Amino acid sequence: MLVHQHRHVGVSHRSCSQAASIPLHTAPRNFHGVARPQVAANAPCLGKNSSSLRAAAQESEAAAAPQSACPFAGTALNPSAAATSAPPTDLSGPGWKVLPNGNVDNLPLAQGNFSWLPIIGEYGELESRGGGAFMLERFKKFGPVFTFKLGSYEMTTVVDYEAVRSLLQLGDSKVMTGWNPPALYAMLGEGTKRNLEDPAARAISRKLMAPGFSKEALRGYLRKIEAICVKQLEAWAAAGKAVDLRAEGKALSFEFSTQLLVDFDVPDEEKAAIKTKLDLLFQGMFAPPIQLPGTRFSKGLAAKAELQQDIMRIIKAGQARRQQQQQDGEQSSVFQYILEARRQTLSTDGTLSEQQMADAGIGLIIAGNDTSGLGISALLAILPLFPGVMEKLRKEQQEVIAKYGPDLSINVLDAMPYADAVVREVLRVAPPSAQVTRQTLVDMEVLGKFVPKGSRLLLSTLMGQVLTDPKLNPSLGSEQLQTLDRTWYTIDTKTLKQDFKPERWLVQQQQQQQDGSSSSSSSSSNRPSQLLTFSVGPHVCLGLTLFMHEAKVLLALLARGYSLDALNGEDVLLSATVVTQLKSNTQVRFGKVQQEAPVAAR
Ligand code: HEM
Repeated sequence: MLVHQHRHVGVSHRSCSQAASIPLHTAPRNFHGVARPQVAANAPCLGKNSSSLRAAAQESEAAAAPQSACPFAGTALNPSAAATSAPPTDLSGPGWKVLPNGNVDNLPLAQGNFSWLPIIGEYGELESRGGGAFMLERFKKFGPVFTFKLGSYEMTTVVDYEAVRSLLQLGDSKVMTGWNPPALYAMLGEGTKRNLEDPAARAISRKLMAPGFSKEALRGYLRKIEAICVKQLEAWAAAGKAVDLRAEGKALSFEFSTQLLVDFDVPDEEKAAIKTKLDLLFQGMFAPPIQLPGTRFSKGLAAKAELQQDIMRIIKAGQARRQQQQQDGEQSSVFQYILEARRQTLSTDGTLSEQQMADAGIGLIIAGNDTSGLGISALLAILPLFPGVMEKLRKEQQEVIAKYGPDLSINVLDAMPYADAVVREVLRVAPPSAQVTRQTLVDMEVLGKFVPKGSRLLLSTLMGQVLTDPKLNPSLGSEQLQTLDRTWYTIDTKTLKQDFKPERWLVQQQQQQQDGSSSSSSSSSNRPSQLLTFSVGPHVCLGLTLFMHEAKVLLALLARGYSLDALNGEDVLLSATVVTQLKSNTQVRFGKVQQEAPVAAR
């Protein structure tokens, strides 16, 4: 297990009192009042996907997805080292640049970490106070680049939207690579560590996974998605009583996972037992790595060992069925696609060891299950607070039915801009993943701070999306920042009433259409806010489109035939730490509504 090293010895510190006078959102916006370096027109190629920063900045979320892939395919191919040649010296982006070797320009180090607690660090405070309040306090005090201690690791945290987005777009490069705390790898295995931290291994595994998320594959999953949603909505409506969204969002997502990601054919009781173990494993991933009886970490490890056995058994039992499906040219799950891609790619028969198959299955479910569950729970918790939004969704469905008929095909899902905007807005204000972590491979300057080679970066997508995005908060200044109180960002009804506006995504779509050449470099640099929840650039979540389809099918069916009432009044609904989750008591009631006749097509 890696041990935290204090890397800042011998580098001069400037007074941290400068943080009190941070100029915010000035033009060009920079939290330190320094003109931001722009991406050089001849920005060099950034790593193995052959996409320059400029090209990466232009690529759309969806287009980026299939380029490279999954950390969980358990590839045994020989990965190369992250960066072997000399580090680049002329790379820069909004708010950051690579520093030539040894030239630190007397820059101050980021500050904020005053915790010397081993293993736990500031984890407890982060969890109990909520990520929003915790981050805001540091931001006010130390500016948009600060440190804190996540377990044993000092995390250099960046909360500036443009810097975060630009750094994410680098992907694996000579500047940075993937990194995660050891607890995550303890749960997901060494293969996952290699696939997330070694660019060559990541590229191979992304390639193996990509077909499982292609348009063709999604088309194949669509009937299953619809059947799962109908069954669940009917059950909720039939219950006629309060539904606990925290449990039920996860339950729905688990059906997606077991039917679409891995295609488990097992009885419900066995599924329930697996779900419990997955929960324990997921909690272990984000716990301090303390291996003592009863700790979350130990429980996660025990669950992992059992899950491996369970999944190996299930995969073996389903082998004959899968082979038959393969012969029939049918791929019923992402896992099936991986096996097929691997068979085609390797000169051998491409068989994974049982252990590799089990790890790949667990990895897939972990990547997609809790994230999607939290997203669905948030969607269903937020929606009933906005009757106007529900009305617009119903109207959109009437128009869609009038134009295309009742079938939910991929083309029909693409013709639901408002439903799309609602899902995006939920994921913006309540992201199931609030940050992405990386490790720097070179010395850098980020927003006026020296970030030494080997630093662990926490790029706060949550803070960027809700606070520092200049398109959303153009007038945010240090004064306004100081007025945000300690409870920010609790995501209660009051916050949501101010912040939840699906229309902002429609404005963005219209603006892009008006721009015409949305792929030109000038329009891409002025591009309205982009959702960071799934990350952006070469590492972008492979399940992005799958999740959007699941959520839009659910919304379409809901708007066509069901009602949804909030039962929690003004109570706090969600809290954001490393993930955004519902408070345990968030409840709604589903009912059925009479479908209105479709309006005539315009
Ligand atoms: C609301 C739902 C989801 C959210 C918010 C989400 C978010 C993310 C984020 C933030 C990343 C990290 C990207 C980076 O390191 O820059 C990621 C990666 C990934 N996600 Fe998702 N995800 C979701 C659903 C899914 C689903 C349903 C799957 C299906 C298996 C999935 C598969 C993956 C995979 C394979 C990666 C690794 C990509 C790579 O490292 O190259 N995700 N996701």
